[in-house]
Amino acid sequence: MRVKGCFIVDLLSVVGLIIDRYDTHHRGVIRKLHNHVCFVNSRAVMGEEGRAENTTLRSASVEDQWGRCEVPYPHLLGPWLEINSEAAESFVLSPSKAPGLCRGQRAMLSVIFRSALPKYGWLRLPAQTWVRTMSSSDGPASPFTTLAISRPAESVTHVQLHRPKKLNAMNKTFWREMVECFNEIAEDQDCRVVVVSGAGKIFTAGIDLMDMAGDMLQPEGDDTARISWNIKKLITKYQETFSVIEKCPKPVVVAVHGACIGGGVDLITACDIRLCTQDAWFQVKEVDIGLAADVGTLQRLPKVIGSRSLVNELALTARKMYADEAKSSGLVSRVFPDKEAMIAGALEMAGEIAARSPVAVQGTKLNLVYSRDHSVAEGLHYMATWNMSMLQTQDVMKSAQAVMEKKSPKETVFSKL
Ligand SMILES: CCC/C=C/C=C/C(=O)SCCNC(=O)CCNC(=O)[C@H](O)C(C)(C)COP(=O)(O)OP(=O)(O)OC[C@H]1O[C@@H](n2cnc3c(N)ncnc32)[C@H](O)[C@@H]1OP(=O)(O)O
Repeated sequence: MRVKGCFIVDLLSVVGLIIDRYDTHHRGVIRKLHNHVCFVNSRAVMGEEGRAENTTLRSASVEDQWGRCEVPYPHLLGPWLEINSEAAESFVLSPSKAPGLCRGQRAMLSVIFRSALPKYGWLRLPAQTWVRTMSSSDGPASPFTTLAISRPAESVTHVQLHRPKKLNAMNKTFWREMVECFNEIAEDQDCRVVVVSGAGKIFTAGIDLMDMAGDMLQPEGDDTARISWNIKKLITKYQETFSVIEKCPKPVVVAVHGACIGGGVDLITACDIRLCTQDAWFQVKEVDIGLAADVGTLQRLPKVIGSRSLVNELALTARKMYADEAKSSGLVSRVFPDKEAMIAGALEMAGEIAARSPVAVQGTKLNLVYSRDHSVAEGLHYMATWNMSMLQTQDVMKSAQAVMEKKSPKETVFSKL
């Protein structure tokens, strides 16, 4: 069988892979079907006990009767649901479209295949083809067209706005995909913190003025009431695109370079930590296109920046605010010399957060958001109610013990949440 007209592939003999759910903890099995190539039992990788301390393994070298194999992130194998051989085969033929596989499974298979390919030459696809198919240079396997998702470090998800040729302008697809993406992240136990950034020249040019004009300027409805009703529904839907960031229990660090215009400001004000580069500028641009910003800036920016006067000035004049003022006003907490330094800083910060108890971290985020919108008394009441259950976590004891032993949080392993 020819794949992309390049190389002969004997599916039955070289392709099959099974990732089994091995048990509820971090053990997994990758089995090459039809007696070929490799059998990796992560119990062997992790030792008989499969202890949690081993879950920090970046990769493991495993030897079995068919030879040695590098297994990336062996502890991640356990949680993936069973992938049958048919799905694995279809994945090899068409990684981005394989039916019946969720995004996580596709991403995991791609890592495994890429790791194993050079070793065994299972599929002699040219490297370029593989890279392009999985688009690993633009972000790994992702069902999204406007976002590139990757896992740069354990428990850290990197979401890149990814329409660089259009300066990451927010088209209809983007407004939908952000909701899907963050709803998935909220449920993803392997993610404890999110970094958001923009691919290409700038962070974002805001709403896609070409793609969105139809929705806004030609609303549906037989009369004023129905048109209004539909517009309200539409705006409410678009508001959700950034509200999902705030509702997501995982902290979100946003890293802004170049311009952050219009909808970009709505987006970043829904994030928990804002960083930028020295060349960054921010613009509440909506009045320039004839609207009052309606997806979050007017509600959240005043809670982010202390000075209402400054918020009003920015929103009413649409003037640009540059990095130094963004820092001094409290819009961002850190300014980096360039994008590379900023992403490194964002990932380092994300690593610090991810290393801590997810019970503590997620409880902190949700209570901070709640308290922002309520009185101190209400916030305290909510906090007490929250912690009456959350304080019973084993994480308190583990963390306290680590502190007493002068260990870094990174040396402590917390269960998934
Ligand atoms: C529905 C929910 C409510 C949401 C409301 C949100 C409102 C807003 O976001 S208001 C802000 C809208 N955005 C703008 O007004 C910015 C428009 N863009 C620019 O001013 C310039 O592009 C910019 C200063 C950012 C950069 O200029 P530069 O010369 O460096 O690049 P360009 O050649 O202009 O752009 C490169 C390609 O990107 C396309 N593009 C840029 N911005 C948008 C946009 N907002 N919508 C759609 N497309 C955009 C631009 O057309 C170029 O594409 P191409 O011609 O195909 O090369």
